[in-house]
Amino acid sequence: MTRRSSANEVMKEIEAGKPAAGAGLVVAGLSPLSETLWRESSKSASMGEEFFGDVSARLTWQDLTVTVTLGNGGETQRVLEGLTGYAEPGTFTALMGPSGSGKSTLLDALSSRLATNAFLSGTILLNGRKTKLSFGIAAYVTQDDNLIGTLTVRETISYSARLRLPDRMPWLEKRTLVESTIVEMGLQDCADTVIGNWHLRGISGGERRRVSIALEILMRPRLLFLDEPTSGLDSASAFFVTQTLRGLSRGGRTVIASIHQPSSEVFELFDRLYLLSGGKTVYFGEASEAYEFFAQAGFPCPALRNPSDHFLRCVNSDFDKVKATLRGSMKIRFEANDDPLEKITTAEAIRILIDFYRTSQYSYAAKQKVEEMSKVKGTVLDSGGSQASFPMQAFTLTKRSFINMSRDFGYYWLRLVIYILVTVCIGTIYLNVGTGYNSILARGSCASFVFGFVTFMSIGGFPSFVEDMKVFQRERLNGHYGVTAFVIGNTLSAMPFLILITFLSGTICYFMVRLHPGFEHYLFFVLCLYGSVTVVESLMMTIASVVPNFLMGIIIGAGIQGIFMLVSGYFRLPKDIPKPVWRYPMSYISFHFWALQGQYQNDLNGMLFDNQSPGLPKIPGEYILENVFQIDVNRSKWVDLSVLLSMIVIYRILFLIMIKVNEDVTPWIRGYIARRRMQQQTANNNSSIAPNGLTQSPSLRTYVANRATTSGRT
Ligand SMILES: Nc1ncnc2c1ncn2[C@@H]1O[C@H](COP(=O)(O)OP(=O)(O)OP(=O)(O)O)[C@@H](O)[C@H]1O
Repeated sequence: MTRRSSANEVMKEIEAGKPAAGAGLVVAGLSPLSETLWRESSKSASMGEEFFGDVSARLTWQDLTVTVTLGNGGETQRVLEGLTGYAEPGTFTALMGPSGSGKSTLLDALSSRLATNAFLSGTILLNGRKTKLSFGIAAYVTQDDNLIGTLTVRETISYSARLRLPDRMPWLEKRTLVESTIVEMGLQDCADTVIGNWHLRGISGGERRRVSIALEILMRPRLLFLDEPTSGLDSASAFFVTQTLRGLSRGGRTVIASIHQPSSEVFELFDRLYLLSGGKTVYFGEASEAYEFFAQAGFPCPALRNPSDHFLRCVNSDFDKVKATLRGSMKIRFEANDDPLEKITTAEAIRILIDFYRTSQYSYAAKQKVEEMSKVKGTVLDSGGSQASFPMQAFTLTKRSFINMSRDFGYYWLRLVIYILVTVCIGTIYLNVGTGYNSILARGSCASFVFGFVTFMSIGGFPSFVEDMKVFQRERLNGHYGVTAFVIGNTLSAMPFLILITFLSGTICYFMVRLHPGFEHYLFFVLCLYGSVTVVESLMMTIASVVPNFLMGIIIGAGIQGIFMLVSGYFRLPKDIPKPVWRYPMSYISFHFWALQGQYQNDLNGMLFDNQSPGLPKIPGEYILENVFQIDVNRSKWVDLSVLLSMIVIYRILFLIMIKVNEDVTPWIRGYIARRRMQQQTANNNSSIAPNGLTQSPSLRTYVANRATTSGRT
C-alpha cells in the first residue's frame, strides 16, 4: 500500500466510522488514526521499544475536597466537599449545577489546573493509578475561543498539526489527520472561511467553539475536559456542539463537560449526569435516571417542565429570591400548586436531596464502581503535548505569525500608513533644514521627535500583541509548544515588517529634511530608527506578557517610554540630568538616550554651521556636539548603535524571562502565600481542614518539568 493510498483509505474509514483493514490492532474502540498516534507517542516515550496497550482513560475520584484561601484575613472556603464519581471511555459526563456550585473547580481539580490558592484532598486515579498532577495527559477546552482571526479553519488546524505532530510523520498523513478532524467536528462547510476578528467577518460562535475543540482533539487525547462548551450559543448551536461531543466519546474517548443550562434536546445527549449544589453531590448517575431520582426524593418534575430546568431549579437557592419577587408581583398565581418546591424553601430542598442521595442506591452504586475501577491498573497515559521538534515548532510559529501579521491590517499596515504620514509631516516642517545658525536647534529637535515620538507610536501595536499573548497562553497551557520557540517565532516574523516600516519612513524623513549627506549617514539613521522601534516592540511584548489588558498595558508602556524620553539628553542636557537615579542608571537604560546620542553625532560631526552674525567664523559640528548637546565625541556613534541593537536582544530575553516568571515563579509565590495562610488558619482552628493531607495544586512549572523529563525537550 503506498503512503497516499493508505492515508486516503484511513481517511475514508474515519468518515465511514469503521476501522481500516490492515491498519493494525484496534484497541478499546480507538480509531485507526488514534491508534497510530498513540503508538507513535508510546514508541517515543519508551525509546523505540514496541509498547502498546489499552490506551483508554478511566477516571475515578473519591472524597474529593477542594479548599481555597481567600484574600481577606486568611479565611478559607470549602468549594467542593467529599465528591465521588467516575468517567468511563465511550461516555459523555455532564457536570451541572447553579452558578458557583463548583463545576469549573471540579473540572480543574480533575485536570490538575487548580488555582494556586486551591488545596485538594482525596484521591484521583487515572486507569487505577495516581495521576501525576501535570497538564497534557488530557485536553482541556476553555470557555474562551482564543484563536487567530486571520487564519481559515483549515489553516488553524493545519498549523496546530505541524506544531504538535512528530516531524517524521509524512505531511500527507498529517493532512489526512487534519481533514479527518474537520469532518469529525462537522466543519467542512466553513473549512476555508477565516475565523474572523474586529475587521474580518468570520465563522459563527458555534463554529468557533468547534474549532477550539478540534484543536484539542487533533492529538487524539483519551480524556477531554470542556468548560461550558455551549455557553453563549443559541440552542441549535448548543445542540450541535453537544452532539459532536457525544460523537467524540463514542470513538472511545472519555468526555467530561460542565454545562450551564441545557435544553431538553441537549440533556438527552448526556450519558451521565453529575449534579452539584454548593460543592456537594446532589446526584451522580445515568442522566436518564435523574428524573426517577428526583421523583423518589419527593421532587417529581411537573408535567410541561423541562427536566434539566427542574433539576437546576431544585438545587438553586437563588430561586427563593425569585419566588419572593414573583409573589410580590402576584405572578406566582400561574404556578402549579402541587409543586413540592412551593411548600418548602430551596435551601431545604437541597438539604433533602443531598441527604437522599448520600443514602441512595445511586451513591452506593457509584462508590462500588469507583472501588472496582480503582483496582484495575491500566496503561500509564503519556502527556498529550507536542511531539514536534524545536526547529519545527519555531519554523511553524514564525510562518504562522508572519501570515497573521501580513493579513491583519491593524498589526503593521495601519502603522506603516501612519508612519509615512507622520514622517511626511516632519519632512515638510523641517524641509531642507540647511546649515544656518537656527538649523542647529532644528536638527536637534527633529532627531528628538523622530527617536522619541515616532518610536513611541509603536505602542499602537499593543492590542495585537495582547491577542497574540492570549493565543500563546491557551496553546502553552495545553502543551502545544515551548516558550523559546514562541519568542523566536514572534521576533523573526515581525522583523521584515519593522524593516519595511522604518526604512520607508526613515528614507522619507532623511531625504526631505536633508540630514547629513552620504550613504553611511543615511544607513546609520535608518538603522537607529529600526533599532529604536524594535526595542519599543520588545518592551511592549514584555508588558503584554505580564499585563494582558489593553488599557493598563498601554498606560504602563507610555509611562516607561515617557521616563526614558525625559532622560534621553534632549529635554535636559546629559550633564545637567541629576546624577542619582536619573543619570545613573536611568539615562543609560533608556534606548532613546543611545539613539539620540548616536544620531546627533551622525548628523553634526563633520558639518560646518553659520554663526549668529555673518562676519563671525563658521561653527564646526564637533563644537556644537560637545558644548551645546554635551555629547561625548570620543565615543563612536557605532558604539551607540551597537548598544541600541543589543538592547533588542536584551529585551527579547527579558520577554522570555517574564513569561517564565509568570509561569513558574508567580504561581509558586502565590501558592506559598496561600499555603502559609492555610497553615495559619489550621493552627487557629486547632483542627485539620483536610485530614487526608492537603496537596498543593500544581503550577505550570510542574507541567514543564514533567514534559521536559518525558519528552527530553523544552
Ligand atoms: N481559586 C479560587 N479562589 C477563591 N474562590 C474560588 C476559587 N475557585 C473557586 N472559587 C469559588 O468557589 C465557588 C465555585 O466556583 P466555580 O467557578 O467552580 O463555580 P461554577 O459552578 O463553575 O460557576 P459558574 O457556572 O458561574 O462558572 C465560587 O463561589 C467561587 O468564587
